[in-house]
Amino acid sequence: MTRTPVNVTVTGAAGQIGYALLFRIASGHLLGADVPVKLRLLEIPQGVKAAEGTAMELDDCAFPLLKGIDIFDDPNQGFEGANVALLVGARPRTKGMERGDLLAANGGIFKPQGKAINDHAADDIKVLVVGNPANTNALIAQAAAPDVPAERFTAMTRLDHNRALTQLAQKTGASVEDIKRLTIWGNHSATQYPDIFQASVAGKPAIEAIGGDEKWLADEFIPTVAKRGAAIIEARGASSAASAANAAIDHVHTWVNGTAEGDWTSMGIPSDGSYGVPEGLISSFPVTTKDGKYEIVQGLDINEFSRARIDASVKELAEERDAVRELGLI
Ligand SMILES: NC(=O)c1ccc[n+]([C@@H]2O[C@H](COP(=O)([O-])OP(=O)(O)OC[C@H]3O[C@@H](n4cnc5c(N)ncnc54)[C@H](O)[C@@H]3O)[C@@H](O)[C@H]2O)c1
Ligand SMILES: O=C(O)C[C@H](O)C(=O)O
Repeated sequence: MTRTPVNVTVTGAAGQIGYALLFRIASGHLLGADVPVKLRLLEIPQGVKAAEGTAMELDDCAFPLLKGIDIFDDPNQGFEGANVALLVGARPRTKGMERGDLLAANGGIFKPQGKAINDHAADDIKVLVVGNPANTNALIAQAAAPDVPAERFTAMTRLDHNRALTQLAQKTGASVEDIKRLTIWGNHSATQYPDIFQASVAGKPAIEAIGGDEKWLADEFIPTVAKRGAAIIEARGASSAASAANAAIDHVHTWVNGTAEGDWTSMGIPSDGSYGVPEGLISSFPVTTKDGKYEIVQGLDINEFSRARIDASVKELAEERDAVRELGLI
């Protein structure tokens, strides 16, 4: 049976993450090796020519699963019939810009995009926001889409999750696939909390696997993961791109195809009030996924060390929410 192609809209398609992302979507890594896709690339007018160049290269790959590429500079057209939307394009922070300025600038992008998703996307739309500040941009888009179930709007903390896996694997000498049940809580920012207290390394509690070294945990592991974005910018002179694209692929693939038995992942999702995170904030949680739906892992024992750090990141999310509310963006 021939499958109907899945429409995947990617915003910021001509940017550096877009360039690392599109070829992997087209080759089947996002949805599966048997799922045909049609790409809908959304750019600002100045980005359209570069997106056309990328589309030429996509054509030149002759990907069997790629059934079409269309390029738009109008969100209403870009999200028409979209089943999956990857919101990558965002206004980067420039010199002298305060967080409030950044939130206002991005509100001008994510509010109209949320409305366009509301009015034009397919009924089964799933949205991943990558553009920073990802959690609050997702909140803005979601607030502008009242007819779409709120849980379809998610923000990317999978890059942080993957970063934490590797840091813990390198510390313990294990392989990343030996590590289970690691969690990123809160905001995709330097306040995020990578939590290893529930995690295991090759079947052993992670805290034992690091020899109970809470100093390493507090002074090395947590800051290394939380500030990795800045470290990449410092080293590369540009923000992470291939690893961010890889995490976006992982996020959607896991959402659609499910988490492994006995494991979970981290996703920024609208809070239902679990773990004391105010309802509606888009915060990172431990989640399991099955049949295209996710659920927050319940009943975890949160110790004092973790509680203080989760609360600090959630406080920042609440401040960002209040700032965009004041700006009339939600
Ligand atoms: N959540 C994460 O883990 C994570 C990781 C890395 C980067 N990011 C963020 O992802 C975003 C993109 O990063 P990048 O390196 O690809 O940036 P980039 O500057 O290379 O590309 C951004 C692209 O978005 C386009 N764009 C801007 N406004 C748009 C709009 N309204 N509609 C459509 N396209 C628009 C620009 O023309 C540009 O081509 C940034 O905000 C970055 O901070 C997030
Ligand atoms: O940290 C940044 O500004 C870029 C990105 O969000 C990252 O985590 O690499």
